[in-house]
Amino acid sequence: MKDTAVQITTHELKQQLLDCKSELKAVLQDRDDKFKRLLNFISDLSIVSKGQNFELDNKLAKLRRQLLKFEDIGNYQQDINDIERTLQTQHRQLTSSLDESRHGLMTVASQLLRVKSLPEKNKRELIHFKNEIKNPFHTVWEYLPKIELLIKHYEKVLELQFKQDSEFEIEEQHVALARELFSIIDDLEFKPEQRDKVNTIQAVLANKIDYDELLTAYHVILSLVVDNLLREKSSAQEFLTILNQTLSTVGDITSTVKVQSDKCHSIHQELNQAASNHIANVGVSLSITHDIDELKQQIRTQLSELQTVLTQKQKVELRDKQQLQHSLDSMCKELSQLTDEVSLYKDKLQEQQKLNLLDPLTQLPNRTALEEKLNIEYQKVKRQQSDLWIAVADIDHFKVINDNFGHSTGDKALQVIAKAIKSSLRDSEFVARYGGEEFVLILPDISNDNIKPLLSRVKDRIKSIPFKFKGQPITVTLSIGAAKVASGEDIDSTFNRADSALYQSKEQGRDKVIIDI
Ligand SMILES: Nc1nc2c(ncn2[C@@H]2O[C@H](COP(=O)(O)OP(=O)(O)OP(=O)(O)O)[C@@H](O)[C@H]2O)c(=O)[nH]1
Repeated sequence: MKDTAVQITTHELKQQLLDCKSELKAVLQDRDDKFKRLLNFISDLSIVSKGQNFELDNKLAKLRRQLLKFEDIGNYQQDINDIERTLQTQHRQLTSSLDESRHGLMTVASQLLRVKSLPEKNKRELIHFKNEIKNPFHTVWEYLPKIELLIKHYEKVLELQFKQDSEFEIEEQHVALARELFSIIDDLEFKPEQRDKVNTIQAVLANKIDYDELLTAYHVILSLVVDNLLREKSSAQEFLTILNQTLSTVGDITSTVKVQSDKCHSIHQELNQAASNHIANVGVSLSITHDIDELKQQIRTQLSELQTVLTQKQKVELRDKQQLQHSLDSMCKELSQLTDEVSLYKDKLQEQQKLNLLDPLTQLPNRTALEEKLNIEYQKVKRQQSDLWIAVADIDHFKVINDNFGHSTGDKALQVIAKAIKSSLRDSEFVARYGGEEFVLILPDISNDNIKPLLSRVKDRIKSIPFKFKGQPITVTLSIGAAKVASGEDIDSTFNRADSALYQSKEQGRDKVIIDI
């Protein structure tokens, strides 16, 4: 009986063990399924939140790698807690940034509402929009459509601004354009009568410009340039047309005179022939007629005919002379008119040539003229082994004058300084405006000992000018650098040495002459 009981118990135990085993298997299977689901969830979460927070990205990636090992969940507890904290922080940050964005939207909407020209309908829409965004956003998705709406409002306002042609805010690129135009104007040549317009534009460009002024400036300068081009073109064309007309008139006269003179020549020949025939007839009458009365009669007749021929010849000659005189008169008239046109055109050309070589503001030779002069003087140095100095002079802190007293005051100061430099030099010496507030002096035949005193005189002359801007006495100084053409040196290198000397003069406190021998 006992054996049977033991046997049953053993059987039961075996069964129980089997049951337990299969339960364990089911539990393990369940655990694996849950792991897999958790892993999938973590993967999805990683994908959705990727890029929002690097810390969170890294932590989720680490957890994914750990979960793949299918170890005890307790091993990941620490990581899961970390992720939870990061998520909470992320949520707080997101909520506060959504709140900030919401306030930003409110501010922009309020600003738009201040646009006076905004129609009532748009104003009402904007007020409604403002009311709508009073409540906090919970997700980015709620926030995005609001931005979209606000952009639409903005577009409407911009459209209105365009329509009403009202002022635009000046941007950095506009300022850059204004600067660019300013320097283009400096490089362009304008006629003296255009200078006032150009100066006004430059003054506008140098100050605070607005969008409309910038457009106008571009427009005016462009039309002045086009005007100059057309004028040049039409004056050249005009001259050529006149030249052509005169030449064809003179050509016509010459060919008429030629035809007339050919005709006259044959008439003269005919008349001469007739005259000699009459004289020959007299000879014949003399030899064959013996009766004196008849002879007299024949000679009288021949003489009278000869007289007629000679009178005719005289008339023809007079007519020829008159015609020739008339033709010559017309030709002279045409030619004198042409001479006047030529000299007028020559003056224009000379004026243009002068204009091309002169700086319009200071009336000093410009950079092109400087280059020509440098070349000529350099060739002389090479031929005669003479001394030649190049000096570069730059006004100190000129920007301050422009900034404090305006660009047109700066322009006037430049004119005065240019004149003063020019008048402190001898005729054999040369000064050009190199650009901006920089001048270049070409000084031939000056010894090493004399160059510094000469340039110091120029410098001191400028310093002594009693400038008074807006009632305020101002001293303007020059910094000068100079170099002598060394034996075998090219002119550009000398120029660069003079320029470096100027740089040193600026470095050493300005108002100085530095010589690089
Ligand atoms: N009024 C006027 N100003 C000009 C002209 N050309 C250049 N300038 C101005 O000259 C100034 C030159 O300034 P900077 O190059 O800074 O030199 P700076 O103020 O003279 O200072 P340093 O040379 O360093 O002593 C700028 O403000 C230019 O706008 C011009 O034709 N007329």
